Amino acid sequence: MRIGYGEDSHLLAEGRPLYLCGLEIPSPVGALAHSDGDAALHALTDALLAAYGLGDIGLLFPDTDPRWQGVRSEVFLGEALIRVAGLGGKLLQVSLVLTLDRPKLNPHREALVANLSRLLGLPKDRIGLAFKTSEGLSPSHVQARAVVLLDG
Ligand SMILES: Nc1ccn([C@@H]2O[C@H](COP(=O)(O)O)[C@@H](O)[C@H]2O)c(=O)n1
Ligand SMILES: C[C@@]1(CO)OP(=O)(O)OP(=O)(O)OC[C@H]1O
Repeated sequence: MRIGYGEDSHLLAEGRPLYLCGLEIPSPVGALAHSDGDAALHALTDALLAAYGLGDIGLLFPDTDPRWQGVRSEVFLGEALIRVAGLGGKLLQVSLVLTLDRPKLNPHREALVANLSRLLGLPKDRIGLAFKTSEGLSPSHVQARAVVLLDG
């Protein structure tokens, strides 16, 4: 068995889309980033890479590389899943916490879990997803923290 932990945060700004778990969420603000800024998928990518000592998302996909400009972050997650599977890893479970003060994410929970299930190839009951406000600690940011459990 292997575990991995990953996290990510992005400053939120008007005029940017808010992508989380591979879906665009209606929001007055979105993540400032080189890619689509999906902090949830970035945290999951880093957790997968960490489980096998493969470095981190910035090492594999530098934010100075024009190829990743505006890229949807399921590209990064998909590559991490391929690399982990190539080393014999089988993803068993994920747990994800998304922290942001607005918008409320509970209305999108079912869609977010369904898309994670599709992207990760996991049953929905193996996907833990929690939403938190920052209680004023980081009202201008979106944060994501992820743990993954793998066999192999
Ligand atoms: N962006 C968010 C943040 C939170 N929620 C829901 O609100 C509950 C209370 O959040 P606290 O940070 O005050 O504990 C939380 O359990 C979520 O269900 C949300 O939907 N969207
Ligand atoms: C995703 C990458 C690459 O576009 O950049 P960002 O979208 O800015 O996101 P971040 O988590 O700050 O850095 C990781 C980089 O690999």
